[in-house]
Amino acid sequence: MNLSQREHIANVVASVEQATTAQVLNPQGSDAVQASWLRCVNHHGLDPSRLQEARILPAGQLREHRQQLEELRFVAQPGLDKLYQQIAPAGYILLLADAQGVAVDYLGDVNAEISLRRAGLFLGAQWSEALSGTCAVGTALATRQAITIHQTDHFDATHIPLTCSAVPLFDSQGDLQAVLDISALTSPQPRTSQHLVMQLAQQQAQKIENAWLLHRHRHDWVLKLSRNPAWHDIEPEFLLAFDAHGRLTGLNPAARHWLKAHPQPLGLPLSALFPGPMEQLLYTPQLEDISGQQRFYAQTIHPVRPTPATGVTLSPKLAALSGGDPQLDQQLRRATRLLDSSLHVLVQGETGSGKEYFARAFHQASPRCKGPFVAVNCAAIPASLLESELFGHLPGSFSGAGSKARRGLIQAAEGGTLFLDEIGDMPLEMQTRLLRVLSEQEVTPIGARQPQKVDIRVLSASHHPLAQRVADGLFREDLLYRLQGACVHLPPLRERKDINWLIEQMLAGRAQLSDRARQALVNYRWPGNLRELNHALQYALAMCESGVIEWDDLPDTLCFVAPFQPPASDDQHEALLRQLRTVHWNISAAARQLGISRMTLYRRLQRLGIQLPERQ
Ligand SMILES: Nc1ncnc2c1ncn2[C@@H]1O[C@H](COP(=O)(O)OP(=O)(O)OP(=O)(O)O)[C@@H](O)[C@H]1O
Repeated sequence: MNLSQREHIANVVASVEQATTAQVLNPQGSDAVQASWLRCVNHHGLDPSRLQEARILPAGQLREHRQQLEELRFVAQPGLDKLYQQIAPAGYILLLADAQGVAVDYLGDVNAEISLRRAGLFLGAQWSEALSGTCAVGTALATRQAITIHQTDHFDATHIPLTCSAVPLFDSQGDLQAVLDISALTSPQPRTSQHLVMQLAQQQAQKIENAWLLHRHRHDWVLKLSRNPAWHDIEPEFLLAFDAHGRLTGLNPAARHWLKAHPQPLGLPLSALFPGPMEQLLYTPQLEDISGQQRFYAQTIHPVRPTPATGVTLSPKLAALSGGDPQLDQQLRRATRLLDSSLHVLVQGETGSGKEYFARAFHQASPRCKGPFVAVNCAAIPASLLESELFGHLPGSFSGAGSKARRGLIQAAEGGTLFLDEIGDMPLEMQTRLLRVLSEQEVTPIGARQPQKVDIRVLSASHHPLAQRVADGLFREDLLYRLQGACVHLPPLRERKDINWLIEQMLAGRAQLSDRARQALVNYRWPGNLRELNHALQYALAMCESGVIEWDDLPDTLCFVAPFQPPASDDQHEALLRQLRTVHWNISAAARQLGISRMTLYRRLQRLGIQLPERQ
C-alpha cells in the first residue's frame, strides 16, 4: 500500500464517521459521493482499509450477461463506436455495463490491455457498489443518476488513479437497464477536466435510449415531438410510442419527465395528452398539448409490419410444451421472442390450461433460469396474510408479525421470476404496492422505512378477465398495463390438435390406450383442460390392470357424455353377450378371453346395461 492509498483510507474513514454523525442531524446533508461511501460502509459492509483488486467475471457467466442485453448492445453498437473514436485519442476507454454493473461491452486501447484489465477497465469487470465500493457505474446504478467518480471519490484506494463518468440508460418502460461509462487510467487532478467527457457520455446515452425505443417499438406508432423546429428532424426531444388503440406503450426519459404529473404514464390514451382523435393527431405537423400551454412540432413514424411468426425458432424448453398444435405454437413463438426482454408477461387461458406449467418453462428458457422461480396463488392466501407473504415484514410491525423479520416472496424471487397466479383476486391496496415494486424496482417490507432494490420479472395469470375487473373498479388499470407488457394466450384443450401427443406425454409409456378409450378422450370437451386430462389418465392407470387402458377404465364423466354415446355400443352389447354365452356366463373365462381384468369386465357390463342371469 502506498502513501496516497493510506491517506485516502484515512480520509474515507474520517468522512464516513463525520457524515454518520451529520446524517443523524441532517439526512440530506451529504453529497452523492459521501452518501455512497456511507452506503458502502453501512449497507454493503465494506471496509476501506481492505483493498480489493478488480473483479472480472469468467467467460461463461459473462456470456449470459451479454446475452441478456443483446437487443440493447445491438442497437447501441454504432453509437458506442462513434463515441469511442471521439474519446480514444485522449486516452479514454468505453464500457457498457448491465444493471448488475457487469461490463458487457468494452472499447479500449489494445496496447494498454494489461493495465486496463488490472484496473477493471475491461470486458467482464464487475462494478457494482456492493462489490467495488463507490465507482461511477455502481453509484450511477444506485442513484439512477449520471455521475463522475473522479480519482479519490472512489471508495477503494485501489481505484484512486481512475477517473470514470457514467450515465444510466433507461428503456422505454422507465426501467434502468444499463450504464454507459467513459473511464481513464490517469487524468489531470481537477475534476472539471471531466466535464466535457460527461457531456459526451450524456449526449450519446440519450441517442442510444432513443434508438432503442425506436427499435423496440417498431411495430407501434411513434410520435416524435420537439419544441424547436430547427432540430426536430435531427434530434427530437420527446418520443412517445402508441399501440393501435392509441395507448402509450413506451416513452423516452425526456418524455417521462415531461409527463411527470402522471406517475404511471404507460397505458395513457393519446387523448389524455392531446385533444382530438388519434387518426387526426398522428397526421398533424403541429400539436398543442391538452392544457393548451405547449406547442410541439410533431412527426409520426408508422409501425413496421411484424415479420411473419414462422421466422422464429422455438426455444427448446418452450417447444416441449406443444406436440405441434398451430395455435399454441404461434403463442410459443411469441413467447420465445419475449424471453430476452424484461417485459412482464400476462398468461391467459382457461383453468387448468397449463399457465403455471408454461410460466415455469418460460423461466427455465429465459436468461433468469439460474435465479429462483417463485409461484404465488393470490386467491389461495387469505387477504390478511397476502401482504406480509409478498412484501415481507420487520419484527413486530403488525399484530401477529412475530418477533422475527420475514423475507417476502417478492424478495425471494430476486434475480428470477415471480409467478402471480389469480392476480385478479389481489386486493386493491396491495395492487398499489405491487405497482410501486414494478415501477421503482424496490420493495419496502411492512414496517420498514428504507426500500430495498429488487430485480424480478413478473409473470401473472388470472381466470377473471382483467379488463372486466378494471371496468368494475376492482383492478388498477395502470397495474394491468405494467403486467401485460406482453400477453401469451394458452388455448383450451378442446381446441388443441395435439391431444394424442399430450396423452402419450402424460402416460409416459406406463400403459397403452385401446382405440375406443382414445376416441373417448379425443371427443371429450375437457372443461378442466390439461389438469382434468392428467387426472383422468392417472385414474385410468390405477384402474387398468392389463397394461392397456380400456374405455371402461376411464372416469365415468368421460364415458357418459353426449358426444360419446357410441353408435357402436349396440354392436358391442351384442358381441359381449355372445362371448358371455359361449363361456356360460363365466366372468373369469370371459375376462381372460378379452384380455381384461374381471373388474374391468364388470364395469363394462354395467355401462352396457348387461345384467348377469340370476343364479339358479
Ligand atoms: N404441458 C404439459 N404437459 C403435461 N402436463 C401438463 C402440461 N401443462 C399442464 N399440465 C398438467 O395440468 C395441471 C394444471 O396445470 P397448471 O397448474 O399449469 O394450469 P393453470 O392454467 O395454471 O391452472 P389454474 O388456472 O387452475 O391456475 C398440471 O398440474 C399438470 O399436471
